[in-house]
Amino acid sequence: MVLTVRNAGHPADAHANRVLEVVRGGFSERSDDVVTLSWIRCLNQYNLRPDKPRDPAVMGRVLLEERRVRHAAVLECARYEMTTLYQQLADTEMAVLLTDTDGVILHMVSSPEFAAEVGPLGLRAGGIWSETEAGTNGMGTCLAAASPVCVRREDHFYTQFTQLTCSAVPVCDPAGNIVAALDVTSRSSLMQQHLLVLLTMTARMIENRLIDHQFRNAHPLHFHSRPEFVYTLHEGKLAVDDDGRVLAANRSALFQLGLQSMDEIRSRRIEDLFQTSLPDMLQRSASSSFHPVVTYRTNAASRFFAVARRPASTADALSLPSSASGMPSPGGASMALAKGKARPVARRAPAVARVFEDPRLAAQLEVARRVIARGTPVLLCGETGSGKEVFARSLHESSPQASGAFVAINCASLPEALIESELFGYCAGAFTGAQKAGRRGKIQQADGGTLFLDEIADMPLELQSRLLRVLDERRVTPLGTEESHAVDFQLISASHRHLPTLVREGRFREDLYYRLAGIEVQLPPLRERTDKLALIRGMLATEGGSDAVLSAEAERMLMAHSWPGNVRQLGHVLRTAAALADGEPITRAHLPALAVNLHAPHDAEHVPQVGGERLGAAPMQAADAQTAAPHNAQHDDAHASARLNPIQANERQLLLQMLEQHRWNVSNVAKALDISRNTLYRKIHKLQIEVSHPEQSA
Ligand SMILES: Nc1ncnc2c1ncn2[C@@H]1O[C@H](COP(=O)(O)OP(=O)(O)OP(=O)(O)O)[C@@H](O)[C@H]1O
Repeated sequence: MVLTVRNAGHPADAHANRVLEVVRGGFSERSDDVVTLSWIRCLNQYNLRPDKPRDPAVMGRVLLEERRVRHAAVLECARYEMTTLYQQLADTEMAVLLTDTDGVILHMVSSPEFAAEVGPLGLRAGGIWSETEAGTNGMGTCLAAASPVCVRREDHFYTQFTQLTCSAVPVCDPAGNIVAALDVTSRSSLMQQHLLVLLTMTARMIENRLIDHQFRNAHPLHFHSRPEFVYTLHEGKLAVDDDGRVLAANRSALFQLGLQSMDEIRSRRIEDLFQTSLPDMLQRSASSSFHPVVTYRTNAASRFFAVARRPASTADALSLPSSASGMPSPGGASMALAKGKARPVARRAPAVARVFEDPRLAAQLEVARRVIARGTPVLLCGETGSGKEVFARSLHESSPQASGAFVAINCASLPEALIESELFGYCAGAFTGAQKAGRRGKIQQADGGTLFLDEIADMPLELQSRLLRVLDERRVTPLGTEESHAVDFQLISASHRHLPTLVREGRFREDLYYRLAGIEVQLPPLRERTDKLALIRGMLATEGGSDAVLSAEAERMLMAHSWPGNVRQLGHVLRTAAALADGEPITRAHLPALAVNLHAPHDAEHVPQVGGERLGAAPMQAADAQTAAPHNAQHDDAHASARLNPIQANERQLLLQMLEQHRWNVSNVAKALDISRNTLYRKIHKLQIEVSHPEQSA
């Protein structure tokens, strides 16, 4: 079904007449519900006429980008949650949308088909859905009424929107002001109650993230009357300054403390709320390894379970469990460490939508979760880029040691000489060039958390023996000292190489192999995964920017590709395609690497890589072989690429290839990429491509 847009001037239809009748007839047909009140506002305050629909108002790209910059915090906090909600709803005829307080759509997650159908109605990034522009509708009416609303088909003011049903909820900043509306618009009018609940939960998650984001320098305090609800969406959450004064609170915190508004809690001290102080809470939380500790409400008998942490921004903070948001919180989502020890900041988790819908993968994750909870080491095997680290992080975040650090070390990327000091640490003056104060090794950093040894096959044999000893004794001895320290960590290791073969060849210790492989998990390559589509859509939303949309053809190409570089390659391809598409729907023209790849043998040794990983041929090698780049383009290639970041360098290669293919005819390249010549020139300039070729006429 294709949705229709009625032109202005269309004769008043039955729906418009009904709206007019209800409003003018003293609205006896409907009570004073939110929809009728909105119709009255539309007619009497904004002078809209249901029989005179307007053309959809859509903001230009430059203005939209300005708004997105202005609302960067809420956008950043909402993106992941919106993608997750979209995946949960699993309905292709629906969109998840976020507007600012003027009703301007900042971000939209939907299938390309649905986006194409509703785009002409203005339901797309930049579309303005305030009540004053679009009459009664989910987003606009939610903002006007400052409350959750469901606007079913004929509830809309204008007939052109009566094929849609929208549910929307407000999203508030930590001060309690509405900053956005979160909306689901679909064809179906069923299940709206259920939808409103899901939307409200998603809005709460975004609000919790906003607190983390805005109060990175404050101490987070999590609490609930039931311990199992701490670190969940239902927890009360406070941001507290160094003096123990409350800077912000989430809704659940207000509710649990019996308060009505932020004004009642702002600037109050922890001692006014609980029978404890911030230093006491921090100390007790650290000694309980950040498991909730009992505290009582001041002047009341109510009991709470609470945890206080050091600010996410401090140097002694480390990764948080996924907790209330399901993902590491923005800004590094950190926590202070157990036993009050200062620890360095752990490697920041990539902000990815983690998709594990493939039944085999999901089952493996479940088994690994159960096993690691009993202290058994997990060995992850799988091709390069198949998601071993992402899997390991997910495992850590749902493990009993989730409140500890996830400390990763890639044994392949460090020189042999450095692995030892990185892993075991060293004391002051251990060797020339050592830091004065000495340094805690990764193993000690992982105390109370998870140690992830990536590319374990590359660990030198002599270090394998030392590691084995640490695993057996649960003690680590830094370089340059005899003193050992007790350590307690979960162990996950990973390799894309076949360890039993290395054991047979004498290159890997057999005893260590058995020690690491308490359970061995084989991660499937992307080409064998059944959740490829969910992964493509989920990653496009995170990699490609807010308005990246795939055409049906592009989606087919992505689904059909053999993906020798696995999920990592998919990420690179999507990011590059979105950059080339520049806001337009992604088409075949934006996937040149796939076109090349499709003709290459399905062998990792021969397939060129988009991202430049060492998976066989160098990036663009196949393309270079087909068309020789002109001397001046090649000349500065290395220099220019070195100045660009990897994505830009990659984009530059693709663009050079296209320019070559079209014999440097900029108009033809612009046409092939479906962008304007000006945009193309801007890209050429930005990517430092020398255009000394006079443009050839077609
Ligand atoms: N399940 C997933 N959901 C979303 N993105 C994923 C998933 N798995 C992997 N990715 C993406 O693919 C990239 C590569 O993943 P990861 O680093 O975990 O692979 P790997 O197997 O550890 O690679 P290597 O063998 O090179 O160490 C990540 O940056 C991440 O963005």
